[in-house]
Amino acid sequence: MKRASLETSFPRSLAKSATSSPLDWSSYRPDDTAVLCFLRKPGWLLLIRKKRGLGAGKINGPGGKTEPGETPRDTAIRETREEVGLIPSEPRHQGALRFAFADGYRLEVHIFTATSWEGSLCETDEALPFWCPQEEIPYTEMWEDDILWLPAVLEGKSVEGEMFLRGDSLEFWDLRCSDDHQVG
Ligand SMILES: Nc1nc2c([nH]c(=O)n2[C@H]2C[C@H](O)[C@@H](COP(=O)(O)OP(=O)(O)OP(=O)(O)O)O2)c(=O)[nH]1
Repeated sequence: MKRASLETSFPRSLAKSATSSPLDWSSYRPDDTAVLCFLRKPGWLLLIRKKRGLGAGKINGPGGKTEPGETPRDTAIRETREEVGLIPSEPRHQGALRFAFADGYRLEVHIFTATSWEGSLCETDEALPFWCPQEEIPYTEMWEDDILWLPAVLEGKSVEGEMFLRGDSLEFWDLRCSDDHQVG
């Protein structure tokens, strides 16, 4: 796969933190797998105010943890339906991010986007959805790392990376992106 640095989207300094990694990622094994699924229409992105679970109160894309027997793509479809009432058609895999939290929890998150769907948008117990202009994404109300990789995803790139968070603070990151899409 052809690799490019995030320099295509960002200054090089944002692709990798200046600090050294607090853990050896070669032995990384996630405790859980989760997904994010960003629905898109020209100039707009579907975001949610998340009501519960990890990241409650933040703005994010629909998503959640994978259940036994599901592929990440199955999870993207199920979680989007459960959280906002829309069923994405053919969600496109645009990479995976490996998170490690200071308390030891490790979560691998697969990123999907979709440009078509069925169903009716609705608020649920889990999420308050809203269409956001792509130029006005409220990064200050999102996970601290999102501003590093979401713009590349919205440019159509595939992202991969490792992130270490202490509470809500991003302490280490190493991100790569590619113009090619992996099928997940
Ligand atoms: N945008 C963004 N999303 C993140 C980050 N870290 C992180 O876990 N997430 C997402 C991935 C998942 O969609 C979600 C965590 O899963 P969840 O707690 O919603 O899982 P769930 O719906 O299955 O909830 P639960 O039943 O397990 O409580 O948060 C991050 O740094 N940025």
